[in-house]
Amino acid sequence: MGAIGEDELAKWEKMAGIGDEERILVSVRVRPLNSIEISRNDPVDWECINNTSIIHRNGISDRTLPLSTYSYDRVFGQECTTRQVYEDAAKGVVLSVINGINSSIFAYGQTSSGKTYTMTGITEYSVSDIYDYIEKHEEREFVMKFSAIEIYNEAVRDLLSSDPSPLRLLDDPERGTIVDKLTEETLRDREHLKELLSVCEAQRQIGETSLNEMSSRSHQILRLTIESTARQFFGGENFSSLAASVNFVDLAGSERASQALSAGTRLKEGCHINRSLLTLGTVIRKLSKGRNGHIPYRDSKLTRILQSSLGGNGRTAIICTMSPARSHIEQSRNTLLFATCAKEVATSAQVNVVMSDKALVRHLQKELARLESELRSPNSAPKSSNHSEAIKERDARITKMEKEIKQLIEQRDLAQSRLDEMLLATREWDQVSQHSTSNAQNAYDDVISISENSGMGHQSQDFSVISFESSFGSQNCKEIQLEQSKTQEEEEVHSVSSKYNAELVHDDHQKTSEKSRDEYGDFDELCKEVKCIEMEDNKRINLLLTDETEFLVPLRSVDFTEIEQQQEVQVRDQGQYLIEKVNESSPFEELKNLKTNEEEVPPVKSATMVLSRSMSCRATLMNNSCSNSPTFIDKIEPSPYVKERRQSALEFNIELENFQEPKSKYNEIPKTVSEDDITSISGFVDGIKAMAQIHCQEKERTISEDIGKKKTVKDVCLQAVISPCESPSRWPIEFEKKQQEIIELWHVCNVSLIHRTYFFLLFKGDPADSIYLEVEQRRLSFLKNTINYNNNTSTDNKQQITLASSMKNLRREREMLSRQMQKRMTTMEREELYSKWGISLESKRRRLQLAKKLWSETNNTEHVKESATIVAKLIGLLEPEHALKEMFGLSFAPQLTHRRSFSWKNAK
Ligand SMILES: Nc1ncnc2c1ncn2[C@@H]1O[C@H](COP(=O)(O)OP(=O)(O)OP(=O)(O)O)[C@@H](O)[C@H]1O
Repeated sequence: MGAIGEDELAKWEKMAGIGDEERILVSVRVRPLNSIEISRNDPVDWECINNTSIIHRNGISDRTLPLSTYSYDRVFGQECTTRQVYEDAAKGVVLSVINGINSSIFAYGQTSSGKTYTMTGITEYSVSDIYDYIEKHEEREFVMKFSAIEIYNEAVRDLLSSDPSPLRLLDDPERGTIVDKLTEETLRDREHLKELLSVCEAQRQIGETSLNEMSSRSHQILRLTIESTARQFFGGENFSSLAASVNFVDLAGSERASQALSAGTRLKEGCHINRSLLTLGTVIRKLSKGRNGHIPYRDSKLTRILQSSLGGNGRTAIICTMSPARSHIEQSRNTLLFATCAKEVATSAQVNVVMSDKALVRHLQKELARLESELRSPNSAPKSSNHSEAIKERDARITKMEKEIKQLIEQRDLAQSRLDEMLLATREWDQVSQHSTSNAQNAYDDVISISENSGMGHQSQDFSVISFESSFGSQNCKEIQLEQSKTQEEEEVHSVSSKYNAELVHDDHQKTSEKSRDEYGDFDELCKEVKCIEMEDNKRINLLLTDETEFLVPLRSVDFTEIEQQQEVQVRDQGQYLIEKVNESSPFEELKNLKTNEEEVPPVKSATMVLSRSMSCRATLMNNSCSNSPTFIDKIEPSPYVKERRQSALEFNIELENFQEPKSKYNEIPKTVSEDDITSISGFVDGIKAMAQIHCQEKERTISEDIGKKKTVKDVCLQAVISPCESPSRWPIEFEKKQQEIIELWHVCNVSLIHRTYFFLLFKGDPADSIYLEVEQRRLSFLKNTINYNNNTSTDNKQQITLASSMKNLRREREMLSRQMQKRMTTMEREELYSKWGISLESKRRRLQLAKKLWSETNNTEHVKESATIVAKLIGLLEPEHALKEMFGLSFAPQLTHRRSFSWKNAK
């Protein structure tokens, strides 16, 4: 037994009543009526007739009640203080932990019945008493550790970590269910513990329900582990310690959806809460009947984690809280029934003694046995030689493939330069095609999708957007897939057989190409702007374009005649042959597989083949090119990709989850944060474009209805946009006003801080930026309405943005930024900021505190500027003004030069 003598242990056991079977200590606390109950004159139906009994006033006449009087270990009326509750219903159980006995205090009850109120007080008093005890017992050395979790929607989360990802539960043969990778802080003093408790409070999921403004939406378990050793033996060779934990369990409140008026997120939370409480109730009910038969601990994470506290070898106290109001009668009865069952559950407390010397010896013995068996194993030696051979073989394959890849990249680059030359040469045909610009199709001159469909695509209005980075080589290429129609066999044969070499191209092909150039005009522009490819067949050609490209929002498809399609494709085929060869080569794939066993390679997107042209918002808003045919647009079913983009436009925060510290892909080339930062640029640009599109469509519909389709969409859109050119002197004031409105809306909608930063740094008052501001403002108003609508609507759609989801995303972003601070700022820089932003250098989680302050003061211009600068630094954005515009080549500004439009059908 080591240093703790038998006598001493016996004394403790006697003191704690060890060895005897004991029951869970069950109390009931009735809170006073709250203001809502008072305001609706809710009568008080419950009365505590003495320290142990409570009756329902109408109980005698109410035959549905199993008992009119309910008795428990202790009952606390409305006038009782939390201190009293602690002293009589928790203290004894809590302090068992000092004697090496595991203990748990639960608060159970309906939502808004006072669980958190009670548990907060009890935790505070417990901590104070434990520390007082420690201070008085200097003869013992105490080590205290603290951990905290919450179970929210059946996911376990570490409340001491900023990482919101769920934790796994593991089954340990000795310790039972344990939470994997849970933070456990060793406590310095009581102040340290208080700090950690406030961190937990801040991190816990809270939401507003109609019954409780600050309803806890999760089960919270705070765990304090105390290990103590007699000082005279501490650090000696053969010492033993007492080690036990006390759990403070604040359960989420049971609720009736109709009473709590739950909807959407609240309803979903309520379902999870009720389900886990139901399991808890079942476990308690079964335990109350003895431990025979199956106890469904594993049916919920809550009961799994608390298994040892429920009917195990620890001590447990349950405090059931309830409202005295008549309106909650049903819930209060349920609470009392739960309490009645809990009273019957027996536990058998045991002292936990850790014999460190023996444990160590056991561990060493085990390790020795393992090593011995490994040495004895006949397979071990050959295994390792096989292994090194396999590594050598793999290395050789990698080297070989790297060589092949190098060659293929050279070939690809050669093909690319040839293609560029060819594209350059086509410019001379521009003029010819300009005659064909004034027809009904001229709205769609920004993006042209190419395909070669013999007929199927003519009537089709399906479309898809393909735009993704090729993942190899040093260039950022946009890869566009083309698929050829089986029905155009001649053309296919031609395209596959013609290697890229202008001199060797077949005469017929040349003729066709020339014809196509004549007919299609600006082929260079066409090629550069191709983004949307729609296909309906199975032969793939990959085309790599190195030009910067835009993120596009396709609006419609345009018909093509068969001959046009054939000619167009033939021109391209010449350049694509080698590229296709390069891209289809398997070594890339193989190398990826070799170098990254688990990392996913982005899938190549393909689409259905329809010859189509699409247009970006630039066209929608600024060019004389919006469709005059609202019905046509209305008919179009957006592809899933487009839907996804629209979603992101409205809910760009969602994409934040993908923000990660740059990770090298299989080619091990490190990326900058901004490349990965999909929230920022693409989210923003897509957001603006999708919103502009939606806006145009809405306007278009309105106009169609109101004035009989006399105005074009473009007219309407432009009308709505402020024009700094008309009143340049007013523009700076107008700009400031708009900017401020946008900043307010960002705040209200919990918009991503990275998005705000990009926008803020990019648009600084240039008159040409007015359109961006206008669109952003409308988009945000739309977002605000969407959030309000979703918040008031019952839905299970996870994709829908609600206030809670946007807040959650923003919180995650702040956590991510706080992590970035460590990586991208020196200690001195951080400390300067802490001082400047009023964060104590001694306080905990200073980085998170700083991140929480970013962009928080919407009316303080200096604060906003500084926030933008900090965020820019954290995400590695050095020169946003230049970088962004160049990156996207975007310009919503009115264009001075006349843009030529294409007419595909009517070209002669
Ligand atoms: N005994 C009490 N005396 C005075 N006020 C109380 C008492 N119990 C609870 N309250 C008040 O009632 C409100 C709801 O309490 P609390 O948040 O603790 O309920 P809850 O049971 O934890 O609810 P939920 O399950 O929704 O989290 C709080 O404003 C709290 O201050």
